[in-house]
Amino acid sequence: MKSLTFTKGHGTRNDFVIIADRHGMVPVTAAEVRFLCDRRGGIGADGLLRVTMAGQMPDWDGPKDLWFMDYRNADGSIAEMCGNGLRVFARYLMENDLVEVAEHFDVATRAGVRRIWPQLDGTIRTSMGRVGVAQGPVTVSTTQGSWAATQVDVGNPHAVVVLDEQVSLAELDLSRAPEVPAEAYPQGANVEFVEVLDERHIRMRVHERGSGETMSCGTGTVAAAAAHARLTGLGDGEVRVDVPGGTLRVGLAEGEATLCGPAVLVARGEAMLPDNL
Ligand SMILES: N[C@@H](CCC[C@H](N)C(=O)O)C(=O)O
Repeated sequence: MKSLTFTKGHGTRNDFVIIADRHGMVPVTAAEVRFLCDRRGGIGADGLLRVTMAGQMPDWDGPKDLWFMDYRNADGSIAEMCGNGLRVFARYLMENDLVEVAEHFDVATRAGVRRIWPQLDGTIRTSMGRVGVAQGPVTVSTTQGSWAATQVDVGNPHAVVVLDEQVSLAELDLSRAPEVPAEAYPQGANVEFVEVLDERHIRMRVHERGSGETMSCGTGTVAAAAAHARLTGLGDGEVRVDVPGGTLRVGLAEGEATLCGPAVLVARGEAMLPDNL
């Protein structure tokens, strides 16, 4: 039986199992990720963060001496980026004295290098890179209807629906993945549904690719804020995004985004992985 030391953390209740692997000696298989993220048979989480060095990642061609966030969805699939995971990853590095906590430090992700600014109030702000908002709409469908959505790239793929009167956010059934067009999303998509509360304040629920409905999605809040800004002509500045797990603040400036919110570690332990995974 393989045993793994883990830490558990969350950002606005988007939760993660964290595995330390500085030297690239603890590769986790998709089956192991599924086991660890299982809420009844394992530890339980929306995703897994493997804490390794950029130099251990064969496909990485940036600076090798950065910490690398190797993110996996609960179903074992790999995703390019995770906004809440990035803050939790940064919290893990800080709590374990793995970085010099100065004004800022950098972390490598599959979507590129992201900057971390710890805030005096205990929250963490991160850079989220360039946000690509497509021109034409795509169609998103659930059993409750079909909507025009905005296609947004935050390093990972998103479809953002701004809801009309057809159905309210509270009434949405996200127990099944909404359908998105395969031509626009060959790798699948995270789908955000948004209600606008005022110009710079929106509310959102999300169905995440590879994880199902979650309490929060950091890249999703950036996608939602950027789509809302595009549809309404809102200029650069901050957008508050309420999610079921709390509140995040998205900064939009010249096509780039930042994200600010809480990140906490809640447990540490030893997971025992069955041999027959
Ligand atoms: N929860 C994350 C997003 C995780 C990846 C996503 N499910 C995908 O497959 O792209 C976030 O906070 O951004």
